Amino acid sequence: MALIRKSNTICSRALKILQPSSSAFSPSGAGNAQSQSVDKQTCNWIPAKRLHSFKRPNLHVIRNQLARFEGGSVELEMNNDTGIAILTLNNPRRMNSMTGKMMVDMADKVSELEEWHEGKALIMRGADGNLCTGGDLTFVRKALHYGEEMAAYQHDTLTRLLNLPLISVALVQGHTLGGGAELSTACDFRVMSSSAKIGFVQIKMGLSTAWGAATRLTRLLGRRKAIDLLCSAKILLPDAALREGLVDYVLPKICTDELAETTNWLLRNLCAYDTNITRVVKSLVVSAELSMDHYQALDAERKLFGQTWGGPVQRKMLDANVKHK
Ligand SMILES: CCC(=O)SCCNC(=O)CCNC(=O)[C@H](O)C(C)(C)COP(=O)(O)OP(=O)(O)OC[C@H]1O[C@@H](n2cnc3c(N)ncnc32)[C@H](O)[C@@H]1OP(=O)(O)O
Repeated sequence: MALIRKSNTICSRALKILQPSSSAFSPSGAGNAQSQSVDKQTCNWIPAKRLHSFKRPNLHVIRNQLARFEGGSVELEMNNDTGIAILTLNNPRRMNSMTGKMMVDMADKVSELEEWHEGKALIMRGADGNLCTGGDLTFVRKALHYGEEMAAYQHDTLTRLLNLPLISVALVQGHTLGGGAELSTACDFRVMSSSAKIGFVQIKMGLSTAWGAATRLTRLLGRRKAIDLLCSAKILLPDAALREGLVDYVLPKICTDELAETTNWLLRNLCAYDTNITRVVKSLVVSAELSMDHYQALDAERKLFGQTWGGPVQRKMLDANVKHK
């Protein structure tokens, strides 16, 4: 009964939240999105955060809280010769699931990428053969009171990542589940290993999407497929993921170096031309997309997520130590 009551409350609150409102997380000038994202004189990219005065929760305070949840790291290598950067989630003992400290690390690395002017592409991957299995459950258990704040922090980082003037690719390897699947949607493209599995399993854990994937997935695949993937919690193998349009390329079965193969795919298909023009074109696409009220959608997503996080269904699932085989 308690579960049903909680679900009903969430649904009726959802209806209110989804009404347009003047929220603390909305941009004050969403209609200005299509205004210049590229400086005509120099062709320099202008960060999306300067296009929107993004009134947001105090991310500095949230950062200090998240940093206390230790474990793992996020590493960045930037290669000025190839113009390709590699962002690595590094918590392999826990399949690169994210701690609070990793969220802070990732935000810092995205800030470094915003200042990197020689780059044209970014590959996001996980250490040792899995991209990421979502929130680190040790962290999740300790942070059940802190869902909305964590979501706000991740929304900011992943929106900045998605809007970088770099062509971004997630290398989907091993288990890419829950928040891990969400991370992959913060990249422009997804390349999948032939042995990988990807699934938005949050609903099985009593949660809605934590890190902005409902908003991004709907834009990526449309309403019908987004509802299907998010509400069924199905775990897709490469052929199905390709068919659904969730991934763009499946790596060959025999592939000794999947990172090198992903880099070649990028260089061959998307990064063959001038760095500066590539950055400008990516910025224009970002600018066009931002005119579609992205921030309001994230606002609603964050509020609804905050109501599932720490709720009875999630607690029950955590206690049951669910495995998504
Ligand atoms: C932000 C909201 C969300 O992300 S909700 C989704 C949260 N993620 C999950 O619920 C994933 C739970 N884990 C699983 O389903 C399984 O571990 C999967 C990924 C299927 C792998 O199964 P299997 O191949 O049998 O390996 P295993 O379970 O022995 O795991 C190896 C070690 O990795 C760990 N691990 C894995 N995922 C996480 C995670 N999210 N948080 C913390 N630890 C994780 C496992 O606990 C296991 O560690 P250990 O060997 O027991 O010390």
